[in-house]
Amino acid sequence: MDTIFAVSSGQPPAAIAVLRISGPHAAATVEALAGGLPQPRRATLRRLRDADGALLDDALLLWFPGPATATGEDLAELHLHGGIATVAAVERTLASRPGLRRARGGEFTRRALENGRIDLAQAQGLADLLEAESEAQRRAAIASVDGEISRAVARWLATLAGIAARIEAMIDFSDEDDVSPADDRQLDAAIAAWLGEVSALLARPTVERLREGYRVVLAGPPNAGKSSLFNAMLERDAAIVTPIAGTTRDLLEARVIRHGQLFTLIDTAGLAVETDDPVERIGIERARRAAATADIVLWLDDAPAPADWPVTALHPRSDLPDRATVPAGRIAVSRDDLASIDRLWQVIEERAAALFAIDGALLRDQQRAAANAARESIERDGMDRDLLVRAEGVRYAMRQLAGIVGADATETMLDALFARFCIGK
Ligand SMILES: Nc1nc2c(ncn2[C@@H]2O[C@H](COP(=O)(O)OP(=O)(O)OP(=O)(O)O)[C@@H](O)[C@H]2O)c(=O)[nH]1
Ligand SMILES: [K+]
Ligand SMILES: [Mg+2]
Repeated sequence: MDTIFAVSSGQPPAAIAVLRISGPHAAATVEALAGGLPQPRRATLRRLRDADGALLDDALLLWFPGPATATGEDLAELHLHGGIATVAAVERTLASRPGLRRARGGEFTRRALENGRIDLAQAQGLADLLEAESEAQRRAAIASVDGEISRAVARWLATLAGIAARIEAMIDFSDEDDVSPADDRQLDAAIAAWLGEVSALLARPTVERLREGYRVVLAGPPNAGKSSLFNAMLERDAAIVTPIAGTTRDLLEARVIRHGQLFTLIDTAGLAVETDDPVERIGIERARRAAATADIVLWLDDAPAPADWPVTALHPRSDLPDRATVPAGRIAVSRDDLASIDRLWQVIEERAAALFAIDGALLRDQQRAAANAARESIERDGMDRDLLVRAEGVRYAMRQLAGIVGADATETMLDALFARFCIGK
């Protein structure tokens, strides 16, 4: 195993550069540079010298003997004066020592994972934390790093292991189709409780959803004023507006941050009742799909919207004399009345805050798919009359869950994950 080193603080020049060394040669390296190992976990001032004995720097030294360290290996931290030449000279000295090399991006974290200091869910949380832009993203990521996902998965696995053991016992000690009702009730209760817990986490938005922002789709018939409202909400001329019905053909997306909250606004083709135009038909199909997957559909039609869309009904073009009366339950908007646009934004922002105000960790799409597969397996087979079917359903669910914490993470998957990290992390 190579011993790796890298600057883990920001790149020089800076007041201080923190250089980390991790691996089997860390101790010998510190001894060579500093003339001995300092007391573990105590910041100690030492003179660092190169192989010829020339002074490199006066540095603060931290020595963490493995395995109870961030990487699980012997680990040293040099707090150097952060000048470019100082850091380069120390790096040169380190690189010239046998068994030492510069770390690749994310390699310290990868070693932490390989040495069992963190699991896959925590490593993914760390990557999310580095990329977090909004406060909501940061909170979710730090909860994952703190092990919230890992602990939940461990709990679910333990419950399933208990259920599996009981099913096995029932298979061993009873006729296969002769399960006692008391046994059955106990198992059903355990399974129902398990399903409830898993479903609660599955109901939260995923990390990716949080990154995409709250999806706002503008939908309604042709010429309803969708594109005009889209532009007014974005405060720029993003979409073409004309009096011709069918102006917008494709989906138009724009990202906007309001009060620290991220939104994706989507303008759509008007939902014409009848059209011979094949292009318009495709546009309408896309509009329907966008509306069906929206967090909120701003509905610009006096007629009701399809029932399964998350509709907020508007009363568009409220400045027109024949539209002065606003029907109950509708939000009046006019593209030229900025106050009306502001009121609309307020409603949307409150909804978004309610969806994204999550206290705790979020699953990534991939983790969610695994947890969902586990839930579906338990829902389908967990209460089957055939005990062998039940047992297999539980085993399958356990395999899915184990993947979340990385029991069987592949090299390719880890390479992709650690490519998201910077060098020194
Ligand atoms: N008076 C008034 N006219 C509006 C308002 N919003 C849109 N219009 C007009 O209504 C017509 C249609 O506006 P668009 O924004 O293109 O409507 P649309 O729903 O995007 O239309 P399609 O993309 O063709 O489905 C244009 O002539 C606009 O100028 C409004 O708030 N007040
Ligand atoms: K139009
Ligand atoms: Mg339009």
